[in-house]
Amino acid sequence: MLRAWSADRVRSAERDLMAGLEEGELMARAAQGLAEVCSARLHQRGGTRVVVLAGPGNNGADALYAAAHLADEGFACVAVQGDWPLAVGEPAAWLAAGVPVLSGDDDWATPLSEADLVLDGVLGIGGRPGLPAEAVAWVDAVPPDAYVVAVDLPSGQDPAGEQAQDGGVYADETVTFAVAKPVHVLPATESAVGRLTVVDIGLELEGPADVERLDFADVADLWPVPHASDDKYSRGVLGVVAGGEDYTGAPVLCCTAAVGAGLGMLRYVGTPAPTGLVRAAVPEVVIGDGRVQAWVVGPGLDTTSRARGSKAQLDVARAALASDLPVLVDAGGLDLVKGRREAPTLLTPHAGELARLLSRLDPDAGETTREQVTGAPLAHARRAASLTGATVLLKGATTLVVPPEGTVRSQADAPAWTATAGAGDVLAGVCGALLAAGLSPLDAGSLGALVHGVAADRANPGGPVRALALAHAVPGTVAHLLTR
Ligand SMILES: NC(=O)C1=CN([C@@H]2O[C@H](COP(=O)(O)OP(=O)(O)OC[C@H]3O[C@@H](n4cnc5c(N)ncnc54)[C@H](OP(=O)(O)O)[C@@H]3O)[C@@H](O)[C@H]2O)[C@@H](O)CC1
Ligand SMILES: Nc1ncnc2c1ncn2[C@@H]1O[C@H](COP(=O)(O)OP(=O)(O)O)[C@@H](O)[C@H]1O
Ligand SMILES: [K+]
Repeated sequence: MLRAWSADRVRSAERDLMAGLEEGELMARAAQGLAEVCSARLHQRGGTRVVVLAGPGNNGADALYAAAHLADEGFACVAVQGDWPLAVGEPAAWLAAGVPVLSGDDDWATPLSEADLVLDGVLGIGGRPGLPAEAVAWVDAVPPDAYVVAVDLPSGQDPAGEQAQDGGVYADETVTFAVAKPVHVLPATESAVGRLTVVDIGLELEGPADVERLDFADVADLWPVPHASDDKYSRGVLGVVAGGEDYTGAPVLCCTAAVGAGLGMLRYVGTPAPTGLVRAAVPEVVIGDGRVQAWVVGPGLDTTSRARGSKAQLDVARAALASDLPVLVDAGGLDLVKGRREAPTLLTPHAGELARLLSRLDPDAGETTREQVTGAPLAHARRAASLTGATVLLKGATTLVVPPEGTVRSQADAPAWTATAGAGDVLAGVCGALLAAGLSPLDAGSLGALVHGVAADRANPGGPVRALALAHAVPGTVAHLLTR
């Protein structure tokens, strides 16, 4: 499991550790680790020229100390400084250490245009979202083929990972210290981070993290593997209320994925057309209402339909929501959510669906737009979790899973090819199967998102993936992750 801690938690752990260390020791360790990573990349990529973008705080100091190590190794290093004093050392001292520091009046554009590696030390965890004006010009001038290493985090991005920011650094790699921070794993900012490397500086953090990310090793701990004593009922039966006369594909995708994830049994409740298709495509499915351990309500469900069978189907959907069973609510089913539910509940909206849900459930707060949700995904998911008492899984390149209280999970396992119609129906099936097996909404959502993302990749590594292929890749992916 990857754990991320907020800047405040990191700073307070740092204070405790520093009390027993010589002044500057932590920064020295950070700079040493950073220099080692940069040196390795320069050797791998065959470059020799390094430009440091040096900000006013300790982040700039980390980058300058790392550059001094790189200069010792023989790399050609130059730093650019804005209209601020450096946090550590005067330009003359850095020059003596092999790192000439250029100011805004010097010609910084030429060395930057020739850089093989750019070390972004403009802002770290003390930064507010957005870049100082000088740094905007530097970032614009970074040559496209230079390898950009962000120190601690890509400057200009929100260290808390809460707000998306236009502009700011987009790094090829981010070298952070001790532990990951929310900026590295939350959806508003993760796309700017690139490859994440965590350098050990001897700082340990304890207690619950602010954000967790499941990795492959967690699958074996969490996945519900049947025992010899199990039968199909003890493994968990899932009910799926999905599809309608106009939306016939969603239930096929959802049921294919749920059965493939290893259910004891699946009961499907639909209208005539999708029922026929589910019967044909997923012969394991039992048609009709009955006793289940959890429900999936919503993929392809049109709550306004007057087609034959719709009313009876909606009655089952409403009864599921009124029951004390775990329910996953997706897509059209979200329109049936009226407020708090006490039983375990997992809502799985994408950004547009979350905006619609919030606008309806919290009209006093005014209309919520999709852009507002993508600009501040965590805050909006938290609001929905607190209004409904449910765990909210907000889909996207980085999928957030936000329980009503406690540590948030974030998964980013899927290739961008996964952004394809029907992929969400598959996710609902996988997560629903896990709810039926007794997992909490938090575990079902995050583990389901991980397996879904890996299945998308395995369905056609490096190329396009259709949702049905993703669903068919689920059983093999589970086996792969359990036996690796
Ligand atoms: N803690 C640890 O464990 C370790 C920490 N280490 C390192 O320390 C780094 C944190 O250093 P830091 O606290 O000096 O903050 P940092 O981000 O460099 O700069 C803050 C300065 O920028 C300014 N400023 C802010 N936003 C701005 C904006 N948008 N536009 C313009 N200016 C802005 C702000 O000014 P002000 O708020 O006064 O306006 C202040 O002067 C951390 O990321 C890591 O690299 C490691 O060495 C060892 C272990
Ligand atoms: N850029 C992306 N990279 C990776 N995965 C993505 C990306 N965009 C969307 N996804 C994933 O694709 C799925 C899309 O689901 P959804 O929007 O509900 O589609 P549908 O309703 O058509 O099934 C979700 O699992 C989401 O996390
Ligand atoms: K930085």
